[in-house]
Amino acid sequence: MDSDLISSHCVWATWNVYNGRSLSGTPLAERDRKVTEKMSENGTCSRILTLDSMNPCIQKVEYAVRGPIVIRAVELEKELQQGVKKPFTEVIKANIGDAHAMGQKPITFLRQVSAICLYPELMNDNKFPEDVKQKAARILQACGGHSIGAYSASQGIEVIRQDVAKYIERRDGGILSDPNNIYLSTGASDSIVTMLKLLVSGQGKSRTGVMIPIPQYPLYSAALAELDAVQVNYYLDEENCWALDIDELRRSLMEARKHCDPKVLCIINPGNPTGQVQSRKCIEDVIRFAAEENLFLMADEVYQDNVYAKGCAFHSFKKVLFEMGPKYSEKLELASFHSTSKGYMGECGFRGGYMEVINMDPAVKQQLTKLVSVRLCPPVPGQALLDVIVNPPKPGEPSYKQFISEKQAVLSNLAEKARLTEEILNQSPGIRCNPVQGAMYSFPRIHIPEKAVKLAQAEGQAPDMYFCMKLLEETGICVVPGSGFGQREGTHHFRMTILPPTDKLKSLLERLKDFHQKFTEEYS
Ligand SMILES: Cc1ncc(COP(=O)(O)O)c(C=O)c1O
Repeated sequence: MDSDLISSHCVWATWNVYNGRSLSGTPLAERDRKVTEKMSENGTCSRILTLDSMNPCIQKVEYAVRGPIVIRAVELEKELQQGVKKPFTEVIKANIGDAHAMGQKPITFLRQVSAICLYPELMNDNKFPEDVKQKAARILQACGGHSIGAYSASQGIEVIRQDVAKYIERRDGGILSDPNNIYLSTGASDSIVTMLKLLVSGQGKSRTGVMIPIPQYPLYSAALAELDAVQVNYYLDEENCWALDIDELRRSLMEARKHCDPKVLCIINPGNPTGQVQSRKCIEDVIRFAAEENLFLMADEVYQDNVYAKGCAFHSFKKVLFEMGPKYSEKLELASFHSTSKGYMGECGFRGGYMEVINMDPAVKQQLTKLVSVRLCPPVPGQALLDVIVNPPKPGEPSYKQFISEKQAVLSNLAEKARLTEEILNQSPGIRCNPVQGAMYSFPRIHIPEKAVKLAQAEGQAPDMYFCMKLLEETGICVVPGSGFGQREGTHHFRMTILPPTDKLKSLLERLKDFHQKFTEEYS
């Protein structure tokens, strides 16, 4: 078994233990458990849906970001509420990139327009500035004059797709964007899975291989497991700030061609969980590689507004592709993804996003449109919010100053927290953290003593799961084990968000450092 399989098996084993716990306890859950026991005792298990009969691909799906650690964190919160004594007074969930859950205030303009869209009576309220009302009126008009409680076109509201296209053109220095190539979505997750569904086919050696970075955002591994596609790992270079290395891409592709048909290359830029921002040169190399090797490129660019490090800038794959000239721009097939969940807005709960497809065969585009139509449409409030994000107040408009100052405040605070995270974690001899150049996470490498590694393995757990679980039980800090994202064999990491308020983040990092030192001493 290779190391990824071992660690994923360990995560799965831990998941069963903790999920089993959370599924018991309520009277109805107890009743269901007893019915199952009775059926098994009689040897007459007549259930149609059982672990043996269910879709085996679903059983392979894992999603560490909301896995066993988080289940235990929720239990601990309940225990604290019930007055159970713990060595901490609060559970801090630094496991997921959910800015509002970590206390970030919504951007006023976004919520004002959304509020009127949801409750048009507010149009008569003097507290709302004129530009807010105009924007809301335009969105309501775009919904055919109906309420945003009505279904929309499956590809998304046309006016909003036009606004998205104009946003992309502004972002990419005027390179044209066609609203017909834009698909609005229920967050980026939705369009990423939709795209993978279109791409995956074949059996045996011709099964589709999808190249994903390791460490990766586990949506990818989960979707590939569900679709029964082959996950083809390429490793990011930890020694070089998690950079993407073309030789490693080539190695991974050549290996994969021995047992499957690799035809998709997924890139996450800026990176989750690794926080790197790709250089323009690297993006050009990736485009050249994908074009030469006939790979469909999926560019996950949900963190395009989250770039903090000096000397780093976000370059969209679309822009670089078109600037490389027709040899590439008329050949390479590309889908790029964006979301309302990240950036300065952090509006994850609205479930908004879009995908832009480039050079897609028109016949396949019809299939794509058909596929999204089966799910009717993405949430219309999420589409409305996306419209405000891609079409924000302009200089001179009543809301402009407040909008810009709120946006900049969020981004500069994130930049400060990115810097602090790297600085504080690197003070510990057993922790090594690359610069958080972008996105919302650090993915530090941790030293775990051999004794702890052996104990973890004896309990069927990945060593970093063992570490993170102990960290949670003793400090209330909830982070995600590196094994849930994939990592090189023999290395251990965790992922934490940089999102908690600055003071809380500082104290969390200090406690984490102290805990690691204590853990190392205890097991050395
Ligand atoms: C790299 C990456 N892609 C996609 C997503 C999914 O975002 P959404 O909330 O838009 O579905 C996330 C969420 O954390 C992410 O980190």
